[in-house]
Amino acid sequence: MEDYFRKRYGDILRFKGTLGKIDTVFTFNPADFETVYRNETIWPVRLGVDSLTYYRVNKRPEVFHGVTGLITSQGRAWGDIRNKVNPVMMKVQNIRQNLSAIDGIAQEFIKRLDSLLDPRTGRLSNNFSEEIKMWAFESVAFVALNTRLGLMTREKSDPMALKLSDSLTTFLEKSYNYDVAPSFWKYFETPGFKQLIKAYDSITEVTTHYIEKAMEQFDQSAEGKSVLEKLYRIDKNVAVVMAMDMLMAGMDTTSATFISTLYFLSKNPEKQEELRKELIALLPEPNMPLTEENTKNMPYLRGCIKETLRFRPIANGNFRIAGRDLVLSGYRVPKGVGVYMATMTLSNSDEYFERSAEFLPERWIKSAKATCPVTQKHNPFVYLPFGFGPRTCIGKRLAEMELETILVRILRNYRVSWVGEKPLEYINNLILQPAGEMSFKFEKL
Ligand code: HEM
Repeated sequence: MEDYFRKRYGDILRFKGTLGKIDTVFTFNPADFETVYRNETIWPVRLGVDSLTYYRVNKRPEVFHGVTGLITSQGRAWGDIRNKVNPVMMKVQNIRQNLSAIDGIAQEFIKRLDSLLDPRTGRLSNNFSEEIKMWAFESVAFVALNTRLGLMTREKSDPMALKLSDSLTTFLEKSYNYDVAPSFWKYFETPGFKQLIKAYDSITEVTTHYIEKAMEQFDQSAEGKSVLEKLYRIDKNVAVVMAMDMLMAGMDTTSATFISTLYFLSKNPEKQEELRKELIALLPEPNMPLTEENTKNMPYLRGCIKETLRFRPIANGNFRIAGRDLVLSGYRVPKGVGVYMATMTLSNSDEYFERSAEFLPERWIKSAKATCPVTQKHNPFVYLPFGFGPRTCIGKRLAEMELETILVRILRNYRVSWVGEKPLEYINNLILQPAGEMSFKFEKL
């Protein structure tokens, strides 16, 4: 769609807002991206999830006490939460302390995969993207709720956990219709909107239940303090809403990126073999644990994830509402107008990335300069898969750790290929998500 707009209208165009939506400028010019980010105020505004704000403020004030969370709040209210959350979530050590638990979840995933694979065909009888969502959910929930939900052994898992993951999926499917597309819900509640509210209710109830259970363990815990406990000691209301936001933002984003990475490695077997060399040197025995020490040096793996996020980031672009009057591509854009920065079109174009249609993890590796002439030659504003500035993704470090861990475990255990006739398909709801047949074939090494 964006390619079409660019071809037809050029590098900048304006959409008139309808049904209460603001006017939005689409830009394909990285100089504009830089102008937008460099002119951000201390409280950058990204389009919120209005239905969620409405729910938290109007429907459940007794739970949220006016704290509407990072995803939805704006201005000073957002700044207050972010200031409390940053020292906990942006500190590498606080996230890395979960490495062995996250690795344990990845190893359980491998056991589950082993049990689900047909040994004759190497194919999975279950829906692979569903399985991967459960892995991502279990991993992010461990950090958000300081709880193991037991989803890797589905038969034994808590029914409340399954209910929570269903409600999160409903949120992702429905929210696009009410928060991005034009909708009448602000005038009257449609049946679909009521289902969304029901999903919010269930997310709130189940998450609160897990947080209360985790709180009972706080003082007796012999382990170092968890992210949840640290946040809780700073501000109870912020801890509750942050746990929910982590679940809402941390499941489909990570699972989508994982599936895309596995797809590109399956379609590029020589790159997969190159990666495997790194992984075998890292773990001479496949079941050796991952540690702070042995995960320090994984340049090729990191290159593969970066290259995937260049090809298929989780969103086609980044968004801001102009916090000041701006001049973009020579046009005046007043404060309050939406600006959509169409990064994916550019990161997939030869104008900004040489040989852009090729999967070249080497382009991200400094030491590969001799063998890969396209190394790191790009405009930094074209490639921002986790966003930019004070409002950047708060889960970046966790997402990277999860992705690295599961990719090590899968590719150290299996050779993976794509046996589908068609390429991997995507749907675009709140994020860009792999969809359709997951035609992976797994051969045990
Ligand atoms: C590969 C995985 C992920 C990608 C590519 C990703 C990407 C993004 C992007 C592009 C943004 C918007 C940043 C901006 O506007 O500048 C964002 C925001 C956010 N992400 Fe992530 N994300 C990922 C995983 C996660 C995880 C695992 C969590 C949970 C801890 C998370 C939590 C959030 C939150 C809470 C925000 C809103 C931050 C704010 O407005 O202050 N994300 N993410």
